[in-house]
Amino acid sequence: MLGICKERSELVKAMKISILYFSQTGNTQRMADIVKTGMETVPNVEVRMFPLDAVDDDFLNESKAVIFGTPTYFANTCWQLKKWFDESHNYNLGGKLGAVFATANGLQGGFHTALSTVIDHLITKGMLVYSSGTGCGRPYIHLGAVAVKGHYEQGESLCYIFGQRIAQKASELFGE
Ligand SMILES: Cc1cc2nc3c(=O)[nH]c(=O)nc-3n(C[C@H](O)[C@H](O)[C@H](O)COP(=O)(O)O)c2cc1C
Repeated sequence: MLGICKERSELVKAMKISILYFSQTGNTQRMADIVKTGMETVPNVEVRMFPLDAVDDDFLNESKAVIFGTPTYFANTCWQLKKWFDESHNYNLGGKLGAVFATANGLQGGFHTALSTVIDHLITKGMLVYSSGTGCGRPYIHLGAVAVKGHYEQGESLCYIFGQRIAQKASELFGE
């Protein structure tokens, strides 16, 4: 019986998930890595990370969920991600699950606006936006996971849980 289940699970095609991020000094990349690790605890997912200038177009188009990571720049998303959204009309993001995480230097640095600006873009692209919110209990992840300088340990743990929750939701929605 166990053997049969194993064979079946091997036949199930892994669901692709992309993590797109911009990172100049490595903080957002580090968090992207942790989001990926969290996601990979969910069975049957294939998660790949792409900096904005090296996206695998086919993998992204085939992904059921796309997670965006942004540093906070002047209390908003970085211009590099804004530019990517403005020029991303060749990608088919509509109907995919979308989520966002951010890094920032300060608790008063405006990461909320960075997150909500990205969410606006995701909605405009026709994505199904999800953060887990307060719906999965604590830790609450309101608009998206955040890692703030001086509190990275907390941010890392949040990014891991965030990754798990987003992959779990993608699996519920799109898994075979
Ligand atoms: C041009 C610029 C503007 C920034 N503006 C803010 C800001 O408004 N609020 C904030 O909390 N951090 C700000 N930061 C700090 C970055 O958000 C923070 O260091 C982030 O983690 C950098 O991500 P990275 O290491 O992935 O590039 C700014 C950094 C740069 C380079």
